[in-house]
Amino acid sequence: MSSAILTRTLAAISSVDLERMAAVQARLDRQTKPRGSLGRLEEFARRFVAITGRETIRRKEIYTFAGDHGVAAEGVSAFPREVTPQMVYNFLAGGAGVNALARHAGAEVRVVDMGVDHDFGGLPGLIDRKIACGTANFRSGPAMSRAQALTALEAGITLAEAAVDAGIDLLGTGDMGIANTTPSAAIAAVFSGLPVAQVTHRGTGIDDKALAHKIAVIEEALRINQPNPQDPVDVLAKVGGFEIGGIAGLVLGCAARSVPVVVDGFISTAGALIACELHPQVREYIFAAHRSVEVGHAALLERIGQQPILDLHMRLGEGTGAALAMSLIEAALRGLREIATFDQAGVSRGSDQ
Ligand SMILES: O=C(O)c1ccc[n+]([C@@H]2O[C@H](COP(=O)([O-])O)[C@@H](O)[C@H]2O)c1
Ligand SMILES: Cc1cc2nc[nH]c2cc1C
Repeated sequence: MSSAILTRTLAAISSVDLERMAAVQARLDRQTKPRGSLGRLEEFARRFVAITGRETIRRKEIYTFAGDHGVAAEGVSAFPREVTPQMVYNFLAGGAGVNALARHAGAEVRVVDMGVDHDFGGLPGLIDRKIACGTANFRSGPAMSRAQALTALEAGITLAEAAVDAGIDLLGTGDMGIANTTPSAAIAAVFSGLPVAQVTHRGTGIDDKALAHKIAVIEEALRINQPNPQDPVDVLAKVGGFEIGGIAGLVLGCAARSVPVVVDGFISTAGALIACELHPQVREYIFAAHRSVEVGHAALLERIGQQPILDLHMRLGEGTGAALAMSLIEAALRGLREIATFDQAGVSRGSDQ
């Protein structure tokens, strides 16, 4: 089983332009500041320009992928499953955390139904890519078929392509799905090789007893399904989720079209890791928005090889961290464009120049 869209997308991904990156750093080094004194903002500016060739951002969009999970039946979340469709309505009404923070950042929010267990009946504003009404419970078999996993990846890829064609210069990921920290922890365990207990946490806020049960459910799921870390589509199919596949596809589509993608928290990073495992150069296009409270997030970020931009003790998902991180990437570009050089401003150089 393969996918023509996935194959051509992977073939289009290559390394970012290192000469352009060095040229930006040289310019930053001529600006009126001690060398490197804008810290990681300098990294954001040089990476953004190296990826895109642009120094400004015209439009930004955050894609919030929603899906339900059969494993929710195991009592692994603090909230009931109906919260997933309820929050989709909230996103479309503009009342969720991601809506507020995206307005703050000047980004649009796009909401994608990848597999919510609810009939939205052609709700205006909702992007319908529904694969099924939730995944199967992966405690007793695969979450989805390989064909469904490929369809989820294709949905994300084609959404990224359409966004880039529409002039979006910076994309962000977000997720909504009750119980989706369970598949995300499973993905973290598979690719990191760490024990499940080291990458599994409280999600929406489960107690100690429910956490011990969640760990046992994931351990059993890995034993029964035997996901193959050499085959990322197999991992997505066996222990993933529809929204996680959509996120992975969006990240792949961005990398293939040379557009940076700001990856949100734990669930988004699990999706981004599937993309990175499919092609090693994908990581060069990723900005990791923030470090989530979820303990397994560090293992995912380490494998991707990107440092989080923010560490605000957030654990909401939706794309909230991505919205905030976008503001800092924009600030970095403003610095690149607007800070005068030593020559322009007539400021004396120091011994570091
Ligand atoms: O993004 C994160 O790091 C994050 C961490 C914990 C929970 N969440 C959100 O909470 C939901 C999943 O939590 P749970 O407990 O139902 O697995 C889902 O809708 C996520 O967006 C998100
Ligand atoms: C209310 C609520 C909002 C969310 N947003 C993302 N995940 C969520 C989980 C819950 C429970």
